[in-house]
Amino acid sequence: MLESHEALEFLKIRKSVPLTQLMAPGPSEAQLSDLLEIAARVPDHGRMEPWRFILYRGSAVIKAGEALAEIALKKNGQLSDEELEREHNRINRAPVAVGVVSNVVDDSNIPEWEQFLSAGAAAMNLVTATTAMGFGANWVTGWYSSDAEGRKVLGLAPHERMAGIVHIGSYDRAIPDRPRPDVKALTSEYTGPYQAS
Ligand SMILES: Cc1cc2nc3c(=O)[nH]c(=O)nc-3n(C[C@H](O)[C@H](O)[C@H](O)COP(=O)(O)O)c2cc1C
Repeated sequence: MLESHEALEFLKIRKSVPLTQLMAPGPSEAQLSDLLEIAARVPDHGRMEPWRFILYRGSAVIKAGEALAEIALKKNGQLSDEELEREHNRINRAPVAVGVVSNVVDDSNIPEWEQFLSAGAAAMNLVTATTAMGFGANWVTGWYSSDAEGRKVLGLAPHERMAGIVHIGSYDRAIPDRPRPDVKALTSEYTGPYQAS
């Protein structure tokens, strides 16, 4: 039987680390490779593998920021220095960022919706595994994910969507938790099919 009480205790308290708290060092190559293996270990109806990963790090991240700033400037007409700086650093928030790209296989009988969900599962596995490894993770999309030019700059094909970019780094302070859902209020007991009276 595959059972881990330690994993359960960990999952009860797992939380993201704010982007502003992420710093070097990031995971080693071996650690990153483990993280991606775990990210890919997700339910995937029909074994479509409807996702892929893009690593954003090093000088390429600076170039991505410049290109995103250009698009943002074009869209907004003008940006303050602070806003421009934010665009330049959009992807440059942590030692490494992993793009989890939803890559739906069109000519399959697996619903598109289910293929999107599998990409979300991969992103969540990556967040969970990263946290379990002792790093901080934060899953963001940002305006560029809803923008065709932004997606292109980040290396996505026209039919692909960004399930999210998971930023990964170390952190050096306790992270306060956020309010958590009232799960009881979100849960109901099914009482049988609706009967018209
Ligand atoms: C698909 C998706 C996209 C997100 N995009 C953003 C984003 O662009 N900006 C942001 O501040 N948070 C975004 N978030 C939320 C962050 O991941 C947030 O830190 C997270 O909800 C914290 O929850 P946790 O502590 O349970 O991990 C996104 C979450 C999801 C699931």
